[in-house]
Amino acid sequence: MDLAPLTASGDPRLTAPVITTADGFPRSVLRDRHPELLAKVLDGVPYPPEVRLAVNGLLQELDGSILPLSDSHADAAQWAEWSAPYLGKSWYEVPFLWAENFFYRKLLGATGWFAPGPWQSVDPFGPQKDAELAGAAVQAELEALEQLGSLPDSQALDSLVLAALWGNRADLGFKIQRPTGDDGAPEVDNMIADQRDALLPLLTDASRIILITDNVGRELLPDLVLADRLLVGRSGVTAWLHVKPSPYFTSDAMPADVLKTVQRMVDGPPAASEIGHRLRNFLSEGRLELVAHPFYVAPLTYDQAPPDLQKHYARADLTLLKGDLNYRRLVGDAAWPATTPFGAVTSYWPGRVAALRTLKSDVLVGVDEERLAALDATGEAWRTSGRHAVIQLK
Ligand SMILES: O=P(O)(O)OC[C@H]1O[C@](O)(CO)[C@@H](O)[C@@H]1O
Repeated sequence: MDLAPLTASGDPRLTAPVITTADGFPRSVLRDRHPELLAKVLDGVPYPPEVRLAVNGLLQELDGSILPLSDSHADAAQWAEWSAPYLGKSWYEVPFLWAENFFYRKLLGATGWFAPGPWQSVDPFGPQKDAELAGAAVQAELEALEQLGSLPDSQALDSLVLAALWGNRADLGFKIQRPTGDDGAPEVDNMIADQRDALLPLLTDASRIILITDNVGRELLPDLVLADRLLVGRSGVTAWLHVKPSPYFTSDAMPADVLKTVQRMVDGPPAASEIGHRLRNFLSEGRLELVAHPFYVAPLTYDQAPPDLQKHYARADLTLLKGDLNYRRLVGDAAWPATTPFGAVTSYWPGRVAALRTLKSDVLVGVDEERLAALDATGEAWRTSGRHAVIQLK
């Protein structure tokens, strides 16, 4: 296939082939996961016949060739430009990152998310997100916060970073295919790169911190507790919570999800409630700001971030970037040799950035050769199982 190599590093000498949907894990996401996801959407929301027809049309399209958007929302012209090279092709011969993004954008169009009318702004993933937030796993995490107060500061921060990392394992899209055996317990042994020693002092010293969030529920909760920890008792610190402006990759957080999660904390056990109240105050005082930039739902990598975001990243002392998809967008969705240094492919980033990611797709950099050989020798699908993680810093 004739695809231009991706240059995620900003250095034209550092390139790797773009990952496509032609085979392997990406193909299985399109072939198996997306149809299941569409069924869940139709199961969760009682959409009317015309919406169901449109969603089923998307399901059928996955077996044929890629069609243009059929709505004329404000982003349609931009999407026409991004899609031009791929329209008319099979869904199974295009860049994976673009295909997933276009799929989610099409789904929103089909459900009436954009169009004025009764289904506008109804989150197609809302029922799944709400069930997660109301569920036993989130309740257990809220209760576990009672113990946080008894930990020394440095240990509490370390635990929260680990909780934010492993919270990423439990996203809803992932659960569609791996519904069992996910107890969410931290598995430090499964960390294949761990730069916490360098990260923790940076977190303690930073006064402008960006947290680019990923999933709701068991991931957003520890993210918010971490944000609280960075702000509490430190009046000079400001944090920005970057979220998605629209429903995305099933369970990604939007502003409304942040508010629901804070409220769940407020209504929770005493320690959680105290943190929830504080977060409400931080939001009202402007010390915790929500950012829902359209770039976060674009089929682009971070080296293509618009100037306003670049400036924002440059002015931060540290940006924490959560999850698998953000990692793919950070290092480029490309088949790098996994030993490629993390700093080399992120050298374009205008500041300090740390990735907290459990591995749910093939992309990987910054792993030493011995560890790589040992992982490959297991014969397991370790790059996509969600059981391994990295904390990497540039
Ligand atoms: O929620 P996360 O950690 O970004 O994971 C999303 C991941 O799920 C998938 O959509 C399918 O596994 C990946 O393509 C994507 O990177």
